[in-house]
Order: sequence, then structure tokens, then C-alpha cells
Amino acid sequence: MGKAKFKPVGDVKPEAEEEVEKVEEVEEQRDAGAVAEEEEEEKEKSFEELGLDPRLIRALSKKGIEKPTPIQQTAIPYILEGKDVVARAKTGSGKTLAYLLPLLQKLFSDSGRKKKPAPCAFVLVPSRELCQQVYTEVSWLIELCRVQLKAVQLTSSMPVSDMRNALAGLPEILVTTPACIPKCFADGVLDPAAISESLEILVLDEADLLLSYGYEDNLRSVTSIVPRRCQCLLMSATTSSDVEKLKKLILHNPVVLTLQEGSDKEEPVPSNVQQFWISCSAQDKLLHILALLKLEVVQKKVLIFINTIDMGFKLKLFLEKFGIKTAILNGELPQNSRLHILEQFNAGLFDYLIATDDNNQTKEKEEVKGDDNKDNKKNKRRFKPKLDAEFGVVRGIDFKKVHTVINYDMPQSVTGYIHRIGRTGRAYSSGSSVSLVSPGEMEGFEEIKSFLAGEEDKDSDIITPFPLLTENAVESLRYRAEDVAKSVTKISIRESRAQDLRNEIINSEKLKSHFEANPRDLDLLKHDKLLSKTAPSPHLRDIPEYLVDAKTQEASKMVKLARAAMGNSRRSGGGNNTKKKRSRKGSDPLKTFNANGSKRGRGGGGVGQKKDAKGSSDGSANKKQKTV
Ligand SMILES: Nc1ncnc2c1ncn2[C@@H]1O[C@H](COP(=O)(O)OP(=O)(O)OP(=O)(O)O)[C@@H](O)[C@H]1O
Repeated sequence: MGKAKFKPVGDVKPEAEEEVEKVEEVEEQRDAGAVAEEEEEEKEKSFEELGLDPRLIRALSKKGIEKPTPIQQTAIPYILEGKDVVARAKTGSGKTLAYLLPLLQKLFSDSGRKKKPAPCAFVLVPSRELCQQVYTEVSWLIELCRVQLKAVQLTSSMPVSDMRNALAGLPEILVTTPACIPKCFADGVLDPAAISESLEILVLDEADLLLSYGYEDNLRSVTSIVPRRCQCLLMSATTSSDVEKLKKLILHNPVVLTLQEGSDKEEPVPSNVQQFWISCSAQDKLLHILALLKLEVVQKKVLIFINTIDMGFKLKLFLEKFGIKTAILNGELPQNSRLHILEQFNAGLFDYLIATDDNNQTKEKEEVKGDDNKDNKKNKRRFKPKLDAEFGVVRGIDFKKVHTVINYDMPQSVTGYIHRIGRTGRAYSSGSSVSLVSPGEMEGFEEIKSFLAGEEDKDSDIITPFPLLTENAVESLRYRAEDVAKSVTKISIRESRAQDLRNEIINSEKLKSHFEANPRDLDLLKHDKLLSKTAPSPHLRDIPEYLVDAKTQEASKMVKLARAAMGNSRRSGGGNNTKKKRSRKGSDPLKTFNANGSKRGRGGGGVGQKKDAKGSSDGSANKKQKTV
């Protein structure tokens, strides 16, 4: 998170000029001293210098958070001043605390006074998972600060009686989705007039996603009762016309902050994420993911994205046959199960999570065309899933310690790519991504690449070919992979999906009561259990050494060594990892090792300098390539 600059973007209304100038002043001051790296470092502000309350600083310290990220350094003072703020900063840059800290500080001064008839701070997020995440974050801050504030979360699926109970203690902070508020009005749980009287701060988190989740009408009914004096904050990872629309709909003369790191170019993907790709046919994707995971040339934990639920089950069943256990996360699972899977994954209880990243049912309808890219009219969908409209597992979720994101299926949009990749390399940690790109996905992939490279740098290769898998290594697995793939039939996929759903519904009930009694116990149920009825046969579980190409074997050893050096063993818990950053940097084989033989020197032929897709090896095409 090194050097950072902020500058105003977009069409700020004339009356906002004063604020924008202030932002420019900030930028000028930073630029003036930006010659020497040390000076730049010196200018980094501490939480104290941002004017944060000592209670909050102590609470952060207890959680191992010692210095603010760039977006926090810039946004917090403006929010404390009472300005409306639009903050755009890349995924994992710490936007949640950037608004929660000043929001809480503002409420501190009110705590102890007479309770208001409705919450005075609303945080609106696009999904239930995010609701839970933000609620958890705000709850530990309140707890550690020992202040008399109360936060609640509401989602549309809650029974009205639960909603009433939650609001009965007159909470100051409400974390919810936009869809839930009109429902609360309709059920008489929230009173619009009381909100108009009480509301002081409104936050739209993940603003770039709110409209794409279909919340426009819901948001309009909320904004119609937001009082003029209310401070509005809009946080987003990408710039889009949706953000602009929301800005116009809700904000008054906002300060617009855009985080730019290192250069003037906007880089929406964190610079500490190395991005790779592998070109293969749609049919060969199973083979390639098998090679990546079985030969252990990617760092665990691994988050694997697919576009349809059936594909997730196909992948799970396929990998199971080789003794690779995975868990599945998608919108048809009950909410308790989803939250539990997330908690278990974050706690390091399993290494591989296969996730479907949104609730777009049209994609689900395409599943029959599916992975083989074949139109097959006979294959009408028989299993119609009931997807949760507030499901959004990927976007904005703070997956902990994910080292690798794999796009098994390519996302359908540039924004989708950015949000997926943003699940690794969060805050000050490092990560990498590997995208499996079939010929049919190449157009979309090129679009993503040119977006990331930007207008001026069209030829630069931010996403480079994955260097640690040789063709021999992949081919050595082909026979087994193809044989096993045939055994994963549509019927077995359907049965597994139905079985998994049944299991999780039962689990969900157990979880509900269990969580009530033991909120901290994570190990009640295993989500990465086998779905196939037969255990993997030994000849598939253990790939004989003679089959594995020597160079890939060496790469795999390096990855394992790096894992050991990083202390990234399975079942490692949470905690602050900034202290390990140095050794992690030095030992990541994705920076120091090249399967083609050479170790990477400063100007040498490692991953960063590896030949690009067009065959350039002079490094010029890779000048945007970041090392982790
Ligand atoms: N100042 C800090 N120092 C260290 N870690 C931090 C700091 N601020 C936040 N974090 C941690 O960084 C991670 C990412 O933060 P957060 O989820 O707020 O990112 P984000 O910008 O909202 O990402 P996204 O756009 O994907 O939602 C979290 O685990 C958070 O606890």
C-alpha cells in the first residue's frame, strides 16, 4: 500500500468546487514532497494524526491494526468534518474502516444522550454476507471501545418479530440491505417519519454493486426520506455509471476521492496481486485445474470461481476423485450454512472453496450450454434452484488469507473480474490469481486486459502467462483426468447438488440452534465433506512421481517451501500478518522461480519478465507487472 494520491474525479457540481480544491490541495502537498521515497513515507499519517478518538485507536491496536491505509488516511478527516464523501479505492484497501471509524466517533459524542426514535446511522450493503461482515466489524469496535452504542443487522428474510426485537433496544446503527428497508416500512417495523427525524449518517457501501443487484427502486424509497442535513458516504471499488447515478441521487456537494497508487493511472486491482492466465480449451479446464491443485503449484488457500452452480458440483466431484477436498458456496444454500462455510474457510479449516459469485439466474440458465460450450436443446434444466436474492458471496466479502484466486470460468464483466481478484491481496497481504481462458472467453479476457492496462498502455501485460506448469506436467495427467471427467455425469451432478442442499438445510437448522448456544464454536460441521459415494481410489489420490514433469515438481517444491516460510500451514488461525511481509516477499516462488529453468534476477527472466503472450521477452511489455 505504498505511495498513494487522491484526486477528484467525475463531474463534481459547481457548488462542490470548494471541497474539490481542498482535495487538490491535499494532492499538491503530497506531490511536492513525493521526490524521495523516505519523505513520502514520512508523510503517512497515523490514526492519532487523523484526529481519531483514543478509544478507537486502542481498539484497532488490539486487533493488530496500527496504521491507516491510504484510503483511511484521506477519507477519515473529511468524514469527521461532516462532508459527504464519494470514495473509490481498490478492493481490499480498507474502505469499511474508512467509514466505520469516523461514523462511530461521531456517534460517541451522542452516546449517553436520550435515545432517538430510529437509528441515526444506516449502512446499506448489497448482500446478507456483507451485512454480517460489516455488523461484525462494527460490533467488535463498539465492544472494544466500551461505549453505549448499539448496532443491529436486518435482512429481508428475518421474521417480522425478530426485526421488531432487534429494533426494540433503539439501536444507533442499522446495517442492512436496501431491499429490507421498504419491507420494514410495509411491516410497520420502521417508521419513515422517525427516520427522517433521526438519520444523521447514511453509508452506501459497495456502491458500484448496489444498482446491479437490482436495488434502484428500494434506494429511491430510502432517499426520499433522507433529511437534507444527513451526511452521505458512498464507498466503491470501481467507477461506473451506477456510482455516478447514486452520487446524483443521494449526495450533496460531495468530496470525491479516488485512490491512485504509484502512478497517475487508475489501477483497480491491488498491486500486491500477481495476475496470471492459462490458455486452454473449455474441455481441458478440468485437466488444468487438476494440474494446478494436485501438483501444488499454487499457494493455498485457494478460492475457485465458476459461473454456474452445476459447474461447481462437477468440479467438486471431479477433484474429489483425486483426493482433493473442496467446499462449495452458492446462492441456493441456506444463509446459516453460507455464513458458516465462510467462517470455516476464513478460520483455515479447509483450503479450497468453489464459489459461484452472484445471483444471476440467467447464467444459471446457461448452464446446460455450460462448460462444453455446446448448445443442447434436449438438456432442459430440470432442477430449478431457489436462489437468494440478497446473496452476494464474492463482492466485498473479506475472505481471510486467500493466497490464490482461480477463475475456472471467466467472469462476465471487467467489474466481476476486479471484484473476484480482490478477494486476495487484501490490506497489506499478497496474493495471485490464475485465469483459465478458453477460446470462447478470449474476447472478454482481452477486454479485461485492455481495461487494466489503460488507454496509454494498451500493450502492457498486467496478466501474464502462468509460468509454473509445463506442458509435460499437464499432459502427464491427461489420461486420468479425461477418464475421471467421463465418470462425472449430469445425473451424478444433479444428485450431488440435491444431496448437498438437503444436507445443508439440515445443517442450517442445527447451526441455528448451535450458534445460539455456542457462538464461537466453528467446528460443528464440515463443509468440505465428500459428496461421491465412493472414496477416491489410491492410484488417483497419489500421482506417482514418475508421471510428474521434473520442472513442475521443482516448482511445486518451491511453492511448498514458500508456504512453510510464510507459516501458511493448514489450520493456521487469523491474526495480523504484516510482520511476515518481508519474508513472504522474498520467498514467493511466483516471483523467484520460473518453470522454464532460470531463477529470476533483477533484470532476469523470472515471472515478472517472462515472455508475454506475444512472445516479447525484453521486459518492456511487462513494465506494469507488479511483484508481490
Ligand atoms: N489499517 C489497516 N491495517 C491493516 N489491515 C487493515 C486496515 N484496515 C483494514 N484492514 C483489513 O483489511 C481487510 C480488507 O478491508 P475491507 O474489507 O474494508 O476492504 P475493502 O476496501 O472494503 O474491500 P472490498 O472493496 O473488496 O470490499 C480487512 O481484513 C480489514 O480488517
